[in-house]
Order: sequence, then structure tokens, then C-alpha cells
Amino acid sequence: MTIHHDTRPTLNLIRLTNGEGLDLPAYESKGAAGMDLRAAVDGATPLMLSPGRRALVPTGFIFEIPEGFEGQVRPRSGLAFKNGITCLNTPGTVDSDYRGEVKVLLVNLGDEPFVIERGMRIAQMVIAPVTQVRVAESAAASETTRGAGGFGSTGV
Ligand SMILES: O=c1ccn([C@H]2C[C@H](O)[C@@H](COP(=O)(O)OP(=O)(O)OP(=O)(O)O)O2)c(=O)[nH]1
Ligand SMILES: [Mg+2]
Repeated sequence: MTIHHDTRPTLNLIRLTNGEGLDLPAYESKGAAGMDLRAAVDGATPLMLSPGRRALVPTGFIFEIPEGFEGQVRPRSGLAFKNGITCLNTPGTVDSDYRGEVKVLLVNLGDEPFVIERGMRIAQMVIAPVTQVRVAESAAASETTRGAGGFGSTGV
């Protein structure tokens, strides 16, 4: 008999009052990179995002990102393609020591108003490993073939 342990890191979620009744953020397919985040806006008063405007949309949860990881808040391509809705600060960064509510900074780059209803899947979060480095200062940079060439220096 084989016992399969779930060896994935744990993402602990704390549901806030405005998140009551919302589905947990979830991977929508077996191999999905991101879990979809839902809008915790008031059920009775959907949020109307006019063209060119932005809004900080609550998710209703605190995410305890495991140490050594970050949460990347990214747009959903369908909303971007169909409605011009994207994340203004993409990819948003959720630090592992953040204990506030995760929010999604949406912007409407389309030309029609967009209505955000409670429970709507507005963005996705990818959990990714991060490396913190030791910061040091040197007087001169080491030599490389590339040197200071950049911004198209190798041609198109
Ligand atoms: O899309 C986002 C981006 C950030 N945050 C939260 C979690 C993150 O840990 C915190 C700070 O984000 P960031 O470091 O990007 O913003 P800042 O402007 O540098 O604020 P701070 O001075 O609080 O670090 O805000 C979100 O909920 N959603
Ligand atoms: Mg910061």
C-alpha cells in the first residue's frame, strides 16, 4: 500500500468578515499556476469601474504566505482581453510577513464601464520562491564580455 503525503507547502488563509460565504481561492485546473482570487465586494452594491479608473478590490482573506515564498497577484487574461481589466501593479507582490487583507489593484483600460460583482474571479495569485540576498557594496564592477551593453546592444 502506498500512502501519498501532500508535500506541497501550506498556504494558511484567514477569512475576514467581508469574506464570509466566498469560495476559497482555488486552482481552477490540475496544472494551474495561479489560484483565482474572488472579489469580496458588497453583494448588494457591485463595484462599477469606469474606463481609465482604478480600484483596490478586497479578497476577504489574509494569506499567510509560507516563508521563502511570495504571492504574485496577476491579471486574468480573459478579463484583460475581453474587457481591458488588468492589475495596475502587476505582478503585485504579497510578502510572506504581510498580515493584512490581500487586495487587488484593478484598472479598467477598456472603453466600457466594468461591473465587479461579489465572488467574481478578478485576478490570480501565483506562489513563487524568492531568494533574499546579502547586500554588499564594491568600488568597481567585475569584467564581463557584455560589459555595460544593454537595451538592444545585441541587435534585434
Ligand atoms: O497587489 C497587491 C500588492 C501588495 N499587497 C499587499 C501585500 C504586500 O506585502 C503589501 C506591500 O506591498 P508592496 O511592497 O508592493 O507595496 P509598498 O508600496 O512597497 O508598501 P509597503 O511600504 O507597505 O511595503 O501590500 C496586496 O495586497 N496586493
Ligand atoms: Mg514594499
